[in-house]
Amino acid sequence: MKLNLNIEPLSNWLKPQHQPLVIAGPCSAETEEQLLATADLLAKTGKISVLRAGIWKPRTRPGEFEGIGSIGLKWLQRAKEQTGLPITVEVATGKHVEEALAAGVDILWVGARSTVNPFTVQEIADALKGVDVPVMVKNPVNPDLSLWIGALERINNAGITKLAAISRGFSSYEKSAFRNEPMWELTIQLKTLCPQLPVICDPSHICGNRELIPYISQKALDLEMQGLMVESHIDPSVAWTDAKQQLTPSSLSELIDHLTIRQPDPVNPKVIDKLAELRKQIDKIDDLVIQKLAERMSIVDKIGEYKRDNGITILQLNRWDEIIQKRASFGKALKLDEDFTTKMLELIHAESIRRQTEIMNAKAPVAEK
Ligand SMILES: C=C(O[C@@H]1C=C(C(=O)O)C=C[C@H]1O)C(=O)O
Repeated sequence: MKLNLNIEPLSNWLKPQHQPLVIAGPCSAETEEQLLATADLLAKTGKISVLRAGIWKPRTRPGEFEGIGSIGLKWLQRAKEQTGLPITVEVATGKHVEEALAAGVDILWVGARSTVNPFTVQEIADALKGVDVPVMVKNPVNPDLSLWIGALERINNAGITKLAAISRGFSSYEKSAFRNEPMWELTIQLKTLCPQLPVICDPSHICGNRELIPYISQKALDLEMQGLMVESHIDPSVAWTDAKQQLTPSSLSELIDHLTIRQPDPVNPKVIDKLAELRKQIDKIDDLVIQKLAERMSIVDKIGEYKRDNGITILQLNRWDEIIQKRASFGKALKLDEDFTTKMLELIHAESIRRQTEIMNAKAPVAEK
């Protein structure tokens, strides 16, 4: 997959007040008092760089609070005047874009439920043509990297070069401690495809509860994300939306104080040398692992030919089961995570099956006359 985005560095459009960059504010603007009081306390921490608030809320079922609507833009403007903080809102239609821009909103974001729908994203992109405003694109609800990339491309094709992605977790059927599974590998894939794209983490939507937010925030920073978007409410216990995952401004301030900021690239020559030495060892081992995998696959091929010639099925469940049991417990004894060993073996097995399928189905060579 290729991703060529024409984007500006984050420092061109967002100057963090404090490290790390934190965008914060209530999930929803509920009343003018609630928004202004929250904004005031957040600004007083000196650690918040942008004020967020949802005013148009995509809700799962009708009849739930769907956001205060356009009136919230006036409150946000007042909060901006009062605190000096730039403001950001979620937009989900072309009309939202027009209204937000007319109200002087500094940064727009596209929500996860919009990113899943290319028609919606295109409508937003069309409304952005000829406008110079920063846009942040949340990942789609479902774990589909192409949809996320597609949304970034649509916004970028509209001429928006001040672009960032927001990692907010993905919905999953599996029961988990998280509201939305982080699935970090997808964000890492996006960063690998487009290293210059700033990525911000939204720990509030990943966690769904306050308790896990510090852990996920630290992890996001250690995965080289450029900032955090955290929901904060003056009194989360009475919040109209996302009550369980919002933090008071003072808890957020405390959380920020406890974060460890690590450098992406080492500068100390001693550290550089030590890392280089350890990485050399890893390089050697990786070469051996690949070599051994290739050897294993050539035996798999031989078994495939033998099975073909003797009318035996490719999948051998008993043998496979034995391998999984034995290797997983061997790995465990060597302090490897069982889940990791199992996943790795499953990948290897899938490749064995693929190769043997090719062998089984290869056209038999035409016999010489
Ligand atoms: C290699 C074989 O074929 C398949 C692949 C296996 C493997 O990769 O180890 C194990 C069992 C089979 O499902 C085999 O039958 O031994």
